[in-house]
Amino acid sequence: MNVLIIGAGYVGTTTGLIFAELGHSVTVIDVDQKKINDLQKGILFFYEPGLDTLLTKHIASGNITFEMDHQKAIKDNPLIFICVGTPQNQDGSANLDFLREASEFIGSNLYEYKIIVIKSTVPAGTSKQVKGWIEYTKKDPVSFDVLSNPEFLREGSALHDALYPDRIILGSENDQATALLQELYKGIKAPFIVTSPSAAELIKYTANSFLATKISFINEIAILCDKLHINVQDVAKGVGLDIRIGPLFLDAGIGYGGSCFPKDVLALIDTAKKNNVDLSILEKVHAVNENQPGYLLKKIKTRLISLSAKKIAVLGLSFKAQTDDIRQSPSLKIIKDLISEGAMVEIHDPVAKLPGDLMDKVFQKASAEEAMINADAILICTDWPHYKKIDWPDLKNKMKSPIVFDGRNMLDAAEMKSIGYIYEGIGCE
Ligand SMILES: NC(=O)c1ccc[n+]([C@@H]2O[C@H](COP(=O)([O-])OP(=O)(O)OC[C@H]3O[C@@H](n4cnc5c(N)ncnc54)[C@H](O)[C@@H]3O)[C@@H](O)[C@H]2O)c1
Ligand SMILES: O=c1ccn([C@@H]2O[C@H](COP(=O)(O)OP(=O)(O)O[C@H]3O[C@H](CO)[C@@H](O)[C@H](O)[C@H]3O)[C@@H](O)[C@H]2O)c(=O)[nH]1
Repeated sequence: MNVLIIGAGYVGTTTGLIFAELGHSVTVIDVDQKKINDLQKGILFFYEPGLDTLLTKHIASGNITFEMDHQKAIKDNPLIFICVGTPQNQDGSANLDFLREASEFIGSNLYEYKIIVIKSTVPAGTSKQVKGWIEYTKKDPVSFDVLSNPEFLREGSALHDALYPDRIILGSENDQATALLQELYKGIKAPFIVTSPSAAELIKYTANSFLATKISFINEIAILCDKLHINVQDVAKGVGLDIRIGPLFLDAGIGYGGSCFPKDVLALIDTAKKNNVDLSILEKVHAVNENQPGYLLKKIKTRLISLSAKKIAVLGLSFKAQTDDIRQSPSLKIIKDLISEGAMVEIHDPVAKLPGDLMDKVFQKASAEEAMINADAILICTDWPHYKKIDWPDLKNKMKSPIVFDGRNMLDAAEMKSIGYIYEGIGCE
């Protein structure tokens, strides 16, 4: 099948490569010329395990091409996936400007029937808006369908998640279009759920918000655990074995970040408000998450009294392991707070880079061990597996004081203490 992907970002590039892997002929376009130039050369602009190999493979197979000729791309492809960003407006609502631009461009170049599929995360009812934008801009009286097919991949495991999804959700009101999409996804073994476009859109936000709720809930329980001297990991394990609850997304820490949970929780709150529905549970989820990095900082200040001129080594910059994405990373919030308290901060991350506004305030070291030398305390912000393998007994003697604040509860508390560290996790002494 000939498929066009609009938006060569995390989702668009991954989706395009998955369709290429399934044997389809994929064209990817973007307004960003540099991204397209790089992708044509096989260069990914983000770190995602395994994706570079697939990119090289399918540039060679000819199953995927990256183009700047947008008009031709629309003309040549009967099936169009919109994968543009839907960032957060100041008031928390979803910003649909990129989606509108892409829709209007499709409309103004629509001369024969096309199926347009929205993969971007958009509020319930948006597919109707997209229909309207296309209808308004099209010049010929041609028909088209707009479907919703939200994406559930996670950064860091994008390839696996897209190849082996828990489900494929399709919002469609046209049986022929549904059948075509089923054919497109043939080869992916997953329950294929067909529903209305609005329901599909709401499923995406509900899933993300539910997962965010699990995280904020366990984070509040972790604070209670600290008071009661109970290990939150023991609690999460005992609770998670109940199959109605499940063990995943019960890792307490410094809160959720990334380009999805923070904005999607706020966008769902906004949808509820616009419909006069009280979704205060999500407002609390958001508030707990906003405070969670501060909870770790409070622990540090209690222990070190003053941070002025103290050297703090921060391990991890990205919002989670296996990605270089620093969007809404709790690590950044913590680093900024440490700086404003007068601390000298040295950081390490295996792939993520400091943002421009921190470059002259923080030193990025090539290894975790280098950042830790002479440190007054270590702060783990991202659960990179490498941090487990650090030679902790050796490093202890190279630090000014052997104190570890583990914002991801990734190290073994008892082991760290037996080595001689003062160790504090989140709900995990
Ligand atoms: N990143 C994730 O893990 C993830 C997972 C599931 C869903 N989503 C959702 O998917 C959508 C895309 O997210 P992303 O992380 O890939 O975003 P991104 O910012 O990485 O990529 C979006 C791309 O769209 C391009 N673009 C914008 N307007 C365009 C236009 N008119 N024509 C062509 N290209 C255009 C941008 O230049 C950019 O390259 C969002 O709605 C997001 O919420 C993201
Ligand atoms: O038990 C947990 C699990 C996760 N996190 C944090 O939550 C954030 C999000 O993690 P994760 O969900 O693994 O990463 P994302 O790539 O943001 O993926 C989420 O957002 C995507 C974009 O919408 C969806 O497609 C995915 O299904 C959804 O998991 C990260 O900061 C994690 O550190 C925790 O603090 N505790």
